[in-house]
Amino acid sequence: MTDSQHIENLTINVNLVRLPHLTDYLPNLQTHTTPLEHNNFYHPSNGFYLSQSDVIIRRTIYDLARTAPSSHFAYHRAGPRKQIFYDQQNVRAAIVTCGGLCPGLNTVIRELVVGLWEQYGVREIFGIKAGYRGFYSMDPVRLDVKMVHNWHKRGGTVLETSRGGFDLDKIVNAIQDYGYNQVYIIGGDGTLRGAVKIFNEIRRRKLYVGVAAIPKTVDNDVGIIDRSFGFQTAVEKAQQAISAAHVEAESAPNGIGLVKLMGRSTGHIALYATLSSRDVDCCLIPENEFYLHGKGGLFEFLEDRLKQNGHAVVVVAEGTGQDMIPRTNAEKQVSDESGNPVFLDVGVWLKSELKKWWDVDHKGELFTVKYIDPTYMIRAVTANATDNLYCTLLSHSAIHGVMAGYTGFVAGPINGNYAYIPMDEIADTKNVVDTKDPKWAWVRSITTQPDFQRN
Ligand SMILES: Nc1ncnc2c1ncn2[C@@H]1O[C@H](COP(=O)(O)OP(=O)(O)OP(=O)(O)O)[C@@H](O)[C@H]1O
Ligand SMILES: O=P(O)(O)OC[C@H]1O[C@](O)(CO)[C@@H](O)[C@@H]1O
Ligand SMILES: [Mg+2]
Repeated sequence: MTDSQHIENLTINVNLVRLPHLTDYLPNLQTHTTPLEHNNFYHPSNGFYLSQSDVIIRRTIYDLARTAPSSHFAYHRAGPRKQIFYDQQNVRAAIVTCGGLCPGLNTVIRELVVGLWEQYGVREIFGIKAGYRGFYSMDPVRLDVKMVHNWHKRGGTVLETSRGGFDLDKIVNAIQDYGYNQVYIIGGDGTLRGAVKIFNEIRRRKLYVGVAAIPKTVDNDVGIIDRSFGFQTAVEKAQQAISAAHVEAESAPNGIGLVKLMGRSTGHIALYATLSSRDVDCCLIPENEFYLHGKGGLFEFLEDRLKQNGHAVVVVAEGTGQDMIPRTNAEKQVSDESGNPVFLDVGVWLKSELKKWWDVDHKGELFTVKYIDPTYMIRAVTANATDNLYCTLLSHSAIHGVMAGYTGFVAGPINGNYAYIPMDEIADTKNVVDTKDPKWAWVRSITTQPDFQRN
């Protein structure tokens, strides 16, 4: 068989990823026709409702000459189902936000409330205060459409958030005691790991409670989905810091503008901010180790750049170079309330190393480093239009899934279409910058920075 015949004759098996459903452990649950049938705003016509057979295929790009795609993974498509497993009169929904802030958090809350209220006629919606701990240690806040009306115009989370405080038994007991039968959890990787435990415990206790998560991470480090909400807004906001660093650097002899951007263990924000700015001379991310001195190092590169242009801009993701920064044993142990390691400030360290280097090699010549740390400014802002729209689609997708009886899932876009992904699968994946990917080569071709691979 020739290569082209081989390609023409290819057949691909689709393996549908199984999604947990309430009927897995409550087989006699009653179904109801969705209230969307009689909604003033929706006029369901052919194709409006989705069924079990509507799927999204995870991978869409293959080189057929190299890897024969013998099987694909497919996920259930997100969207309304005609038969649902809740009676609108009896829904009691809880919404919680956990972890750090991210642009769009309030939009997600607002759209959960508005979607439940307007589309499914739900009137019992509660906000859990201050993250997971709020389930068992604070009174819930009753939410309605009027109250959340303009929340999408506010940064942060009106419900408040926190780290730590995950007590599985207390949380699930509270879910039972307050009578919630739908729980919407908005948070990052840690939150998702907690959500998996909550879902497993709810399943173990055979509770009539649907659990959905909406991945939130300004770092964009959650796997499988295309990107996380708020990420684009953060990248956009980072442009202001980079522009300021550029102006400061340009306006001084041998000026260096240094910008530290968020990214605990991934450099997506730094990478995208660099690609979209074009003012950046060097982008440092945790996925690509770097070094300061010697051939191929940062200082040799900056020396050249200063000779050529008189100035340079360096962007560094906060999780970069942590092993290079001297720290005491006590500092090595420090973690936040969720157990995440607390980083030392790579920007402050780099600024001081730059000054030391210049003083040794160029004593007497003018030199300036302007360090800009917009850390919280890029995540404490209102979501931009694209992220706001994205948050709306995420929230509505989550509601439709829970109403349809699915549970233990995450709603998110895969190749531009919204899907339901089992929570445990997403909690186990991490989206890091692939430095073998053309995008990283693109960064390097724009900045012409070294690859920091010692020969
Ligand atoms: N492995 C885990 N099991 C149970 N709960 C967890 C786990 N990891 C973290 N959590 C809980 O999830 C919540 C949020 O975790 P964390 O502070 O790590 O933020 P995150 O969700 O990862 O968001 P961010 O993107 O801001 O880091 C906290 O209440 C924490 O206690
Ligand atoms: O809000 P905190 O606890 O200072 O956490 C900051 C961390 O949160 C994030 O914004 C999201 O994980 C990281 O980029 C950053 O390291
Ligand atoms: Mg996290």
